[in-house]
This record gives sequence, structure tokens and C-alpha cells, in this order.
Amino acid sequence: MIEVKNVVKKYGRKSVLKDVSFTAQKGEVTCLIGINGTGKTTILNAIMNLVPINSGEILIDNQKLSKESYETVAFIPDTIITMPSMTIGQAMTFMRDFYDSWNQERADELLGFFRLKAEDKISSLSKGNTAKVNILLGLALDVDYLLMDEPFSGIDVFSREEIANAFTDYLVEDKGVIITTHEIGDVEHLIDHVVLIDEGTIVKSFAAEEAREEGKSIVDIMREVLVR
Ligand SMILES: Nc1ncnc2c1ncn2[C@@H]1O[C@H](COP(=O)(O)OP(=O)(O)OP(=O)(O)O)[C@@H](O)[C@H]1O
Repeated sequence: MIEVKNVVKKYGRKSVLKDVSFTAQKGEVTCLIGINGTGKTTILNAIMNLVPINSGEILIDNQKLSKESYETVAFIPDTIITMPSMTIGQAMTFMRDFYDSWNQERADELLGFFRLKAEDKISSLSKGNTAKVNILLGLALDVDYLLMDEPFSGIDVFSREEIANAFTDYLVEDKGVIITTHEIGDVEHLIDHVVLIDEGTIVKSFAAEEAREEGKSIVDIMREVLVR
């Protein structure tokens, strides 16, 4: 379980995260949802210790952040994470050489699943295929937790569906996944837990199943909570 407890982050005098607390369980997809600039990326950066926090605590499986706890987490930002001059195959080889947790069999499977070609150069890929490569590189790591910043942003509906299918497939297995998004629409069926964030504050946190049982979509609840 990843526990974010009472996290405060300021840039200068501006509070970007104001007492943020939530948990993300293994085996579940937790989605941080909020409009642009509301603090979602900052939360992922804080979990990865890429930005220092002012106060609060982040625990991964009850452990404070350490070299060991990081080996159980992979972070996929919303930008190209390998050298654009590489081919997909070269990027996979790079990852294999660099990470002990690289799972070549799963990587090959994902390549087929996303219908990507190993010989294609990363710089020549469409936005959707670039996102798929990022996701492939993250999902091929045998880690317990996967953090993904805006994996569906700006991607056409067909690619979004393919990516969503990878999440519901055995490929994600029992990983704990945290994704951020501002466009929930057609991917809401793959989400287990929703954390709504507005201006650096968690305004609601709920199981997606609860909403479904009440006959509401996540978008309905977002409207109720965020539109004032
Ligand atoms: N390095 C920085 N210095 C100053 N302010 C920053 C810095 N990084 C982020 N911010 C501010 O923190 C706030 C939250 O940014 P963050 O990127 O976490 O939001 P977000 O919800 O991920 O937005 P988006 O959906 O646009 O990616 C924004 O107001 C942003 O301008």
C-alpha cells in the first residue's frame, strides 16, 4: 500500500498541496482526478521523492522512502522517457540492461499486444504509440507499484481503449497502479478507487464500485463535487 499522509508542498509562498492524504492499494487502479494545475503531477513527484515536501509523510508498504522501497515502484511521466533517436527495440534493451526488474517476456508480449514494431524509431511515433511505448516500458518492470502521469492525455479513442485493455488484462496482474487524469470519460470502467483533487486539496475519495452501485458515473460525482 502507498500511503500519502498529510502532505504539504509549497513553491515559495504558494501552497500546491494542502494536507493531502490518501492510500493506494496493491491490486487496484487508483485514479487522481482534477482539472489542470491542481497538483496531480506534484503528488506523483512527491511519492517518487522528485520534489521535497514541506511536511507530511509518504510510506510504501509501511516503509519510509528509501532506495529499497523505490525498487518496488516505477514512474511513467507523460513525456518520452527514452532517447527519441532509439528504436523501440533499443529502448527495451536499454531498460533490460539498466533494471534488474525488467521482464523481457512481458515486454515482448506487450509489444504484440499494442501492435508496436521493435524497429520503429521513437521520434517517428504518433502520440498514441509513444504513450503505448511508455506504458510498455513501465508495465514490463516487475514492480509492485506503477505511477503513471496522464497516460490517456491527447490520445485518440481507439488507442485509449487499447491502453485501457492492458490495464484490465493480466498484464497488470496484482500491481498497485496510480494514474492521473483530467479526462475520465471512456476509461472509468478500469478504475477501482477515485481521489478527486481540487486546488491542492482532496475533496472526495471513494470506491468507483460504490458510485456504480448508486447508478452514478465518476463524471456525475465530479460534477457534484467540483462544479460550484
Ligand atoms: N517547479 C514549480 N515551481 C513553481 N510552481 C510549480 C512548479 N511545479 C508546479 N507548480 C505549480 O503547482 C501547481 C500544481 O501543478 P501540477 O503540475 O502538480 O498540477 P496538475 O494537476 O498535474 O496539472 P496538469 O493536469 O496540467 O498536469 C500549478 O499551479 C503549477 O503551476
